[in-house]
Amino acid sequence: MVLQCFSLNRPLLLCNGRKKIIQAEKILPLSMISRDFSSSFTLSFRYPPAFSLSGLNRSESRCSRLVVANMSGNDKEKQSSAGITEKPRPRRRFSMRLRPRLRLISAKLRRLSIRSLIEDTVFVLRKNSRKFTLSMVISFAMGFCFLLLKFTTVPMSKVVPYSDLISNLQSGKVLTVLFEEGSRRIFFNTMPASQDSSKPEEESSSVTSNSNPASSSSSWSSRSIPKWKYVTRKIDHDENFLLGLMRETGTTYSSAPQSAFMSMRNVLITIISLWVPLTPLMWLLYRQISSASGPAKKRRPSNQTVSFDDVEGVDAAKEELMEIVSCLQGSLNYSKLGARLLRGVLLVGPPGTGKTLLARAVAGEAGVPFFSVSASEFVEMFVGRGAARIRELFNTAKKCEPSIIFIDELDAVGGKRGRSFNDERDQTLNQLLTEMDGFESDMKVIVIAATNRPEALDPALCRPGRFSRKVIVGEPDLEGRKKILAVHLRVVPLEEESLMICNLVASLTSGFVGADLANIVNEAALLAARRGGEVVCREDFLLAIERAKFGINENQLSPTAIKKKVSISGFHGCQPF
Ligand SMILES: Nc1ncnc2c1ncn2[C@@H]1O[C@H](COP(=O)(O)OP(=O)(O)OP(=O)(O)O)[C@@H](O)[C@H]1O
Repeated sequence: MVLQCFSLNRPLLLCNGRKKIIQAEKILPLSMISRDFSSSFTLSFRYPPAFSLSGLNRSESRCSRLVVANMSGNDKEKQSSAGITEKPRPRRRFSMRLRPRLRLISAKLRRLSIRSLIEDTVFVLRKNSRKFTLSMVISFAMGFCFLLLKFTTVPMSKVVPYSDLISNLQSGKVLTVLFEEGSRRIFFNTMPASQDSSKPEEESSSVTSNSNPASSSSSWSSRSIPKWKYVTRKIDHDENFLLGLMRETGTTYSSAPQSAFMSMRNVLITIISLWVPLTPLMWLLYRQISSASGPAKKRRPSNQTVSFDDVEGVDAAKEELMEIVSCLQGSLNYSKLGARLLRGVLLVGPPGTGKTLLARAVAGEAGVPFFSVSASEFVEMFVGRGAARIRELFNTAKKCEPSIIFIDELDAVGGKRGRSFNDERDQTLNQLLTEMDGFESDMKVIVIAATNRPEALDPALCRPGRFSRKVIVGEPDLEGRKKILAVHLRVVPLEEESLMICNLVASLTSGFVGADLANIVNEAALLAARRGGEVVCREDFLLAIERAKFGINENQLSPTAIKKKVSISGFHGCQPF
């Protein structure tokens, strides 16, 4: 093992286990050596180190000792024996901190081959080809706009009031005047101060030969000087007076159209100034429209693993739905008796009773594609989008026949029509009614919907042929709660018998629905994890019930207090707490 010891800024000595002095490789600050080496080396030689220090003054020798003390891993003892008090470690210089990073980058660059770089780039481009094309088009458009604006730039004439033109004309100082066609601008030049009396030839000739205000400055070299020194705006109904004045004073005047470049430039500026504020709006519009068709495209039949064993406490509802599964699987031959497959089943019940879970179980048991949507997804800002989504959903489900469509919170779109001014919602509902009517008799697509407010639904939805079967999913009774708890306790390690816990919790949670019970089990497990337990105990469940019933407050009993309370009240199994 070779050990490098250095003073603050120059090599002191190099030492290996056999105390051999060898050549220095690089200079490192003392702080860096002490830190790096102390973490990676353990030296065996005793303090003070048995190597010679050459050419050092006193402080350097101390430094080297400090390094070794740090390296040998018993810092305090050795430093105290040497009488050295550790000073705060000096901050490493920026260049020193940068060096390892540079080394890392260079190592990475060395590993990098051009071929892999090209392959990676091609892969990324292929993956994001649409984004790439779009950004390229935008960049080109922006570049083009920039170049156009740059090359059509003309030096600006000084804007003056109309009265200046009149006063200059009256005093005979104006040389040439140009009326721009299609705009209200009037360009004019006045006599230079030195030539007040005589009109320069070239100025007047230039007006007649090249009177266009924009093209007059076509020479790139003379760009900084505007051809037309002044510009003003025409006053309505004053043209006759102006023309008369110019004729009287003998001023040269003419008119010219705007140059093509200038027209383009103006159009471009108008477009940009209009589109900059409009772009966010357009983007929002685009997102709305694209998301309207998005979910139907993205919606894939989900592979459900929920079975009827996972749903308990709602036996009547389960039985009804099992029948539907039999119909979908073909095990129940309903057609020979002239019966038709149900079009829709409406699950009605309070929140959290397991309506969604039941629908999933139907799909899981039947082994058919399951399209689950929330009705609020159809509520759109733009008229017609919700209806389009319904159409797409039903089309996709029909393609995957036999399949199940599950619409959660049906009341979001299925409310009574004509009660609000929301025409979009009525259109969406109409589309849903039409789609449910449009199933062919042998088509195996079933629509299951769930709602907490059946009274709010439009009567047309519940007529035979649509949601003709209404299944009530009510609150579970004591037995039901026990069974639901048993389902959720399957995966929870318990301190005592699962049955005991089910009895205890079920007896304390009258009026609780499946979602509440699932939440209590989860809360108890979290409480157990919080106290660092390996298993969930009775006290955790009691505390979880208390939290579910009364919320979390500061005066909540601790698990030990609950334990005491339980033992005092002599709770045995099913006694209420
Ligand atoms: N009968 C039940 N058996 C087992 N677990 C249940 C039962 N009911 C509810 N749960 C649990 O509660 C969770 C929520 O249930 P679910 O979403 O099905 O209720 P919901 O009736 O559809 O509620 P909402 O009307 O608010 O949509 C389920 O994921 C499940 O863990």
